[in-house]
Amino acid sequence: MVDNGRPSRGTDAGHAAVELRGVVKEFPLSRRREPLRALDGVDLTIAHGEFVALLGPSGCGKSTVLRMIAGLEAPTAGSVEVAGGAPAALIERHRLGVAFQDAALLPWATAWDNVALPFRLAGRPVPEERVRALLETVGLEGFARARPKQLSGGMRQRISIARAMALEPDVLLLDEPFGALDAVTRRRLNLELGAVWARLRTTTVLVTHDVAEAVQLADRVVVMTGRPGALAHVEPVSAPRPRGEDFTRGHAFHEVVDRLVALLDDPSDGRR
Ligand SMILES: Nc1ncnc2c1ncn2[C@@H]1O[C@H](COP(=O)(O)OP(=O)(O)OP(=O)(O)O)[C@@H](O)[C@H]1O
Repeated sequence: MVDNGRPSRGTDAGHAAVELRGVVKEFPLSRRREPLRALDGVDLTIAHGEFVALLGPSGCGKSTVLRMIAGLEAPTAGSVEVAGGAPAALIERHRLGVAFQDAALLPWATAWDNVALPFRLAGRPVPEERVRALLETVGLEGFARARPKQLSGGMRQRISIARAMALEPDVLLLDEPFGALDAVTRRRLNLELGAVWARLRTTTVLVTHDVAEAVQLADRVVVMTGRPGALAHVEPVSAPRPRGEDFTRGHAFHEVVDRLVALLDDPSDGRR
């Protein structure tokens, strides 16, 4: 395990945006077997307005970390706090935005209605101008009336991200949002998400298998060990934003990507 260091930016009202302390997660298996230990003592503090990417081998517990921040799983030991309280409190106030790999759009609803959904779920009037602006932010202003099956995978993911941002969440959770896309579309969407994020600076936690995506988007890249997952290494990425192709073509970018790829091949190298 490593000390993940102090977050680079200030905290709101004295607490971090997200704080995991000594988090252990076990899943029960059959009655006669030992439970499966997915996470083993994860400490992670994320500052307000910070973008953190989680990398690690398959099954190391990245999605479990995200699901705990989203209040969908409880830790077996340790604590998970979001904005100084239980994740459930943030969900109740509709302050958490979530976008997962499969986009999970309502298939019968238009792009517009999918983006408007969080307002309806929160029992609020739908601000038409804001929904229009969200569709424009993700480059889909011309597709408001289209239904998901009429759109490409990349377009569906962009709607999913617009929907996650609809209520201006305090914390945005992205689980492999571009995982199912081809490499070219994925690179383009990374550039777009990076540009949008540079304007909004929403506290974001991204789970990804793509090292280049993590380095391009994050303020800190957290590398986890294989199961049971723990933090193996934390890489700060201080390049200015927005990070365009100048950054991803540069030497510094490739140097960090190569180092993290080597670490993922042998995470014991990264333990500090
Ligand atoms: N609800 C569950 N019940 C039992 N085991 C689970 C459950 N959720 C996750 N696990 C196990 O916990 C471990 C971590 O799973 P998790 O999905 O968090 O890993 P991951 O790093 O996100 O994997 P991947 O990169 O392959 O998506 C895995 O061994 C998985 O099988």
